Amino acid sequence: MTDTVSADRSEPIWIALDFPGAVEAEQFLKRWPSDARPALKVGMQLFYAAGPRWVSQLVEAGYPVFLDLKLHDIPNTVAGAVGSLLGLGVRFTTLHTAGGRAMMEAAREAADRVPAENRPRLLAVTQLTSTDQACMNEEIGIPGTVRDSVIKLAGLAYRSGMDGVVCSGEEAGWIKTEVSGDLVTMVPGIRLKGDDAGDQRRVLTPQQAWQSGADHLVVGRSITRAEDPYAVYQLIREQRHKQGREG
Ligand SMILES: O=c1ccn([C@@H]2O[C@H](COP(=O)(O)O)[C@@H](O)[C@H]2O)c(=O)[nH]1
Repeated sequence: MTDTVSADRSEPIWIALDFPGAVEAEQFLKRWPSDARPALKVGMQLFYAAGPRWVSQLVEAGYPVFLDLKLHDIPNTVAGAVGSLLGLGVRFTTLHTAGGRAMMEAAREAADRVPAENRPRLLAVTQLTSTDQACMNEEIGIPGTVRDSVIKLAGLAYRSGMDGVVCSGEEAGWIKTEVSGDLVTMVPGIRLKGDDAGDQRRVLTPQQAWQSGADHLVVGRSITRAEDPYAVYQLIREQRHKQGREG
């Protein structure tokens, strides 16, 4: 089901570029050393404002790009959306497990139309890291624990041909042992000690997330709103090296 490219864990930190537009995102990137090409996550806010051409330009400039659009629609529509993204050169893109097996399989079939080495890796969102137990049970109406729901959805994602999942650091290790070590775990909800959690509910520090089994971390505001974003990024990288991990 997985292949060697999908297991690529060489970019351990993806910076969430949650900016209102290309101008603000470029201002942020200009503050980095000129040869730095950190891995970047472009989400809905920036994509809707800046568009696909701008994403291609980021890729052409040498940035590894993760396009986080969290697709969730009928299978035909999601397959079409994945088809439209194939030319952008992004490494990862996302869709919701809640769309079900047929939707995820259609997405994978669409992605497989390009050679394996160019195919964006598909990550399925399990339970958003802004969701806590009460929200899941009482508002969304899913019974049981968040942990069990995430494991169940990760299993569905695996059987539907997904390369990985988006989950919180709390569940990354369980997914590795209870679903498959082959599933890539992309973990948002990351905060440095003392940082405000904001709207996030299932939050870990970078060290905790890596210890738990995260392959990649998504870090947004802890870096983008820092006085010295590059210094914070370097600090997180150093913490990873101290844990004896590559990348
Ligand atoms: O479950 C999820 C899925 C995606 N995200 C995205 O990650 C970043 C996190 O930003 P922070 O500023 O570090 O909180 C953001 O772009 C989300 O859309 C997530 O947080 N949780």
